[in-house]
Amino acid sequence: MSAQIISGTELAASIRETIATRAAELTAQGHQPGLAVVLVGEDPASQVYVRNKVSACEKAGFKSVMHRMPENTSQDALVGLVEQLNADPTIHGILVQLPLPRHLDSHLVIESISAEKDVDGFHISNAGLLMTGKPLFRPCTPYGVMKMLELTGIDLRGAEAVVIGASNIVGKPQAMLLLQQGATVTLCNSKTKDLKSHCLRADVLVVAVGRPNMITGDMIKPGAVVIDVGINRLPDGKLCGDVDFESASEVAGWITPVPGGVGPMTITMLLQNTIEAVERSI
Ligand SMILES: Nc1nc(=O)c2c([nH]1)NC[C@@H]1CN(c3ccc(C(=O)N[C@@H](CCC(=O)O)C(=O)O)cc3)C=[N+]21
Repeated sequence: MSAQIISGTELAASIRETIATRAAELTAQGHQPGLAVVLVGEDPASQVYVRNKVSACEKAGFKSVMHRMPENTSQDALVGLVEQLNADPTIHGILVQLPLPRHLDSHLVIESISAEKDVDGFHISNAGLLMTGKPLFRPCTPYGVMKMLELTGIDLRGAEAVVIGASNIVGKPQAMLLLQQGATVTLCNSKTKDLKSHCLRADVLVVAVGRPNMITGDMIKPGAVVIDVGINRLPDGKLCGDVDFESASEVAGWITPVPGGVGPMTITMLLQNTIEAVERSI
């Protein structure tokens, strides 16, 4: 083991202290940060995530409102709730937990959230603003990764950054944020040929695929910064990342663990985005 660990748990705890202090100030001025979380259906993993988000809000002194809707909720009923939250001045951020049940169109639902309350940063306006270098809300996971890199003191200017996974919620916005910090960015996807050769060039490697242990030590440049966004639950109930931690940590300079890495930072940046929403609204 040669790599140093980037602890998301520790970084998140210290950022959340700052957020709680700011939330108390805003509350004293009559602007308690308010986050609404909407959960449709009974997916057990989603229930755990949503509970974690609500509890993080409460610990930071936010108002948090959880709306649970049945699995068979109609598109109109869900959009109706979002519109009600859009109009509620005590709510600064709205998060509709994904994935939604299959009969619902998540694009339409996300576009119905007011862009000024879209603390996930998933609305097309927010995606466009990020793309053009004028972000309103940055999506929480890539924003959390950038915070981890910043607080660890990684200089991104001119660095070779390789992002594996090109999703709208992680890979694509991650590539944009890295680019904006001056990295030379390669965005790999499921069709990429010779993934290993791309990985081996990376000074900073961000992996967001959702395949347990797919990146092994032989694919990592010695001394590289390895950020593992994957959270996979194995049949034995244990969590593991997309990076094979054991072999990767022999080669990397810095590495994030799973759990305790990017996950806690994602929730922290949700709180951060909600604070930013309040500050813009007053
Ligand atoms: N609209 C929306 N926004 C999201 O941000 C969103 C979503 N939908 N759907 C699901 C994914 C998943 N996600 C996680 C956040 C934190 C942890 C996290 O803190 N994980 C802990 C472990 C938690 C455990 O033990 O299961 C860790 O990595 O240490 C995990 C997953 C946010 N998501």
